[in-house]
Amino acid sequence: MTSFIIKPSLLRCFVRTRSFISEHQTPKILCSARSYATERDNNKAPKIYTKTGDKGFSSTFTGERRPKEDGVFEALGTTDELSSAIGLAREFCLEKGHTFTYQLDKIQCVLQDVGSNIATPQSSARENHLKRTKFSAQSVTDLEAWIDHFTEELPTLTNFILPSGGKSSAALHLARTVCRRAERSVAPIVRSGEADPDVAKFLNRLSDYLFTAARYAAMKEGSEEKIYRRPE
Ligand SMILES: Nc1ncnc2c1ncn2[C@@H]1O[C@H](COP(=O)(O)OP(=O)(O)OP(=O)(O)O)[C@@H](O)[C@H]1O
Repeated sequence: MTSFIIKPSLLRCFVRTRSFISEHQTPKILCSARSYATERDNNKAPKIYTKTGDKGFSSTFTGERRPKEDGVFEALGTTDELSSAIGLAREFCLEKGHTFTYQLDKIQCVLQDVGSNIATPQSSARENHLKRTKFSAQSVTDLEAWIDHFTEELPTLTNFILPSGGKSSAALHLARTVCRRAERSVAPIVRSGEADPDVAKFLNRLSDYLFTAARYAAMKEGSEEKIYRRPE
């Protein structure tokens, strides 16, 4: 069951609950739900693969079949990378006992919602799709509050800093750069009206959050941040 949920397809098909799956039968989702139900009834572990993507096409949450290089899958893939990068940073932060790891947990969950929204192109979405994959702007407000809190404690920036400052900090910087790539991949989708503008806003704010959290982690660990110096 766990691996079934972890699979990226379940990122979309378990958007909320199993009842959602039966209501919204995209080929992939229907297939996954059916195979899960059958295999569960036979007491067998459900298979993670459906082979429906073998020919280089996959499904949006609304059931459209598109080539895997489509902008939607590009954005989904980058969002997935971002969550993985944050997951790694979180592990380093946990080792150091940082107090903000609950924020990273929450952000990873919101990124699932970002994926759901991206995987649901508005032009092919039905009312119920839209209702289920609606993105909440509250996540942007949360990020802003966390950034402001870090900033109150941090010394003012007077130089360009380079990704550094210990493993937690460097990993958060790496996540920040993946976040900016995710933002670039989402921008055209939002601009064309196919995803919620708050998704773009969230990613834009998230890179600021990751930058500030990286600096905060370095400060709390007493690790020096490298400063940019013009090479002589
Ligand atoms: N390479 C990819 N990068 C990003 N998103 C993808 C990619 N392939 C598929 N997706 C999206 O993620 C969901 C889950 O991916 P998954 O690998 O299960 O799809 P698939 O390749 O179509 O199916 P299968 O792997 O069972 O053949 C898909 O329904 C699609 O929305």
